[in-house]
Amino acid sequence: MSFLLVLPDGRRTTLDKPVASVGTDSACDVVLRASGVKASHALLFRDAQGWSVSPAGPGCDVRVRGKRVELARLAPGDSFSLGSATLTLLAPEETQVPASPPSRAASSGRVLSVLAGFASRLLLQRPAPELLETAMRGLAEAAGADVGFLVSAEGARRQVLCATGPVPDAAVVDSLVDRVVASGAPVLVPDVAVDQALASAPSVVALRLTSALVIPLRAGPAPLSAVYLGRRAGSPPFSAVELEEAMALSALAALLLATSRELTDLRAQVDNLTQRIQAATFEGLIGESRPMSELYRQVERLGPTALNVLIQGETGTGKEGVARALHRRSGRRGRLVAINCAALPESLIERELFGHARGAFSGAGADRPGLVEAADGGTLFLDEIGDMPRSLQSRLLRVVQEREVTRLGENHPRKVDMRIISATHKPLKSLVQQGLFREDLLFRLEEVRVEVPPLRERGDDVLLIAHHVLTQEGRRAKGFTQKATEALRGHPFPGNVRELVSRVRRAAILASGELIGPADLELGGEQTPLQPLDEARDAFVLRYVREAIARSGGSKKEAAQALGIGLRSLFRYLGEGE
Ligand SMILES: Nc1ncnc2c1ncn2[C@@H]1O[C@H](COP(=O)(O)OP(=O)(O)OP(=O)(O)O)[C@@H](O)[C@H]1O
Repeated sequence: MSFLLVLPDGRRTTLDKPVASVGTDSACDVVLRASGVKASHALLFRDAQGWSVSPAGPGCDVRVRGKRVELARLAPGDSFSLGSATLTLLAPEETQVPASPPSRAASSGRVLSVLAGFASRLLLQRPAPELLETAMRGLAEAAGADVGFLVSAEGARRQVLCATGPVPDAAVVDSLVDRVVASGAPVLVPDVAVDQALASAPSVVALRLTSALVIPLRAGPAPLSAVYLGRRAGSPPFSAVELEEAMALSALAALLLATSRELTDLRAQVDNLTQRIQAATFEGLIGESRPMSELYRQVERLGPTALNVLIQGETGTGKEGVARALHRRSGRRGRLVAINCAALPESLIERELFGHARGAFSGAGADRPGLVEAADGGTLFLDEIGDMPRSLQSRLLRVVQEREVTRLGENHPRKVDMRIISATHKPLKSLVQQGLFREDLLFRLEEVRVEVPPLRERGDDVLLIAHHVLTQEGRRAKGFTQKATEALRGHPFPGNVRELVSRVRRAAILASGELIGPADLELGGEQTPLQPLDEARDAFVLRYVREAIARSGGSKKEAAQALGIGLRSLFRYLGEGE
């Protein structure tokens, strides 16, 4: 059902189109002859919220409740005045159902066909800026405009985003554009010659126009833009129907603009992160947080030494990466030989590590060197050392102490020149107390200790690593939504970097769009349960003390001094006897 407009003489006009022009000119939808009313005086237009009224051009006085307005919402029953005339908007229920005027079907039919043509032109996949240009050309063509451009407005800054031809600066910094940007209402200028003020507008002069349409374009949270369409001498003036069609097409263009902006922002974000990732990468480890920078410095210092290093850190924090970084920084020519003490059955570890002579056991058909010998000239990396069976620890101790290995079935040792790096997420001190780990072996392995911080303590490193993984995946998804970014920042990542890597990889495969959301990462819904305060405090103190030790280059005495506590207290906080 359509709204009604009640005129001063009691006439009622049906508002059956989304835009209606009001003025003395007989081309207007609502013809109103009264003093102070101009040829094309006001525009009434309807959107999802209802009806609004705005002046059609400069000098057109529109008042609502006695106040001059640039754009005002109208509720049913509201009156407004143009010059000396007062008009009232009535809701459908207050009106009798009017018969549809014959022109309506014809008009909406044309809009539909124009829309269909416009949409099919845009359906071809193109890069966003090109798409926008196509949209602008399509709009100008559909509106029969000789000139068309899209101008963005951020504060006082005006920028032409795309145009059907050259657009002089004067056309952009223009009162018509300013009006539309300020009021958010469209401006229809059927004939510039009728209005002297408009005839001298810079855009009209610069583009030699006889008729103009300027339409606001709202694309999501982006600042307002305006579509400017103009006709030159020889073309008929723009009508209210054409304004209506252009507004419908502009709504489509707004969608494109929103997407294009989102993509531009995303591209800038990705470029920025790519540069940051390059700057924040150390020997394959990504991170620019303070604890990671501290770790890099430690690796730089310790790399070239012959000290045995024990790397401690929660599961998935990147201990193996740190071991490789230490090896690369060691300058040793041999390779890094890694052995996962938790993955091999006890019966195999021995022969894998130490090698064997022919006939040493059934199936030993030939002499074979073990991994320790393979590390000659390089680094032996003992991962998950906490899982090394107690029975093998004494043999390993000999290897570490004497730097020599005896193959199974042989009785002469062979010299090996290697550096030993081990890693664990288990508290080796308490394994020693439980009798599960040899203390003398621990002393040998831990000539210096390196702590790898958990991911939750590395601030925005989580975002850098997430972007790096996403880029490597090379899928359609190129970035993260704001909500996903927040979810990544807030998640505690008990599985650390390994958990992050697998969440991002899975999301990259499953995400349907260009941006990954929290649901793709399976983040957002869950809430980590709160820890009791005592536990949280103990965990914090332990981490802090460990960080202090790391920053003191492994010296507990210096760390205790820096923390202003006694050495005894420091051991107590570490949960270790002196
Ligand atoms: N700083 C980092 N930057 C980029 N990727 C990393 C980083 N740290 C770890 N990773 C990646 O995270 C995954 C787990 O790392 P890694 O295996 O080194 O952890 P870990 O601490 O040795 O785990 P575990 O205790 O289970 O042996 C690997 O895919 C690794 O490449």
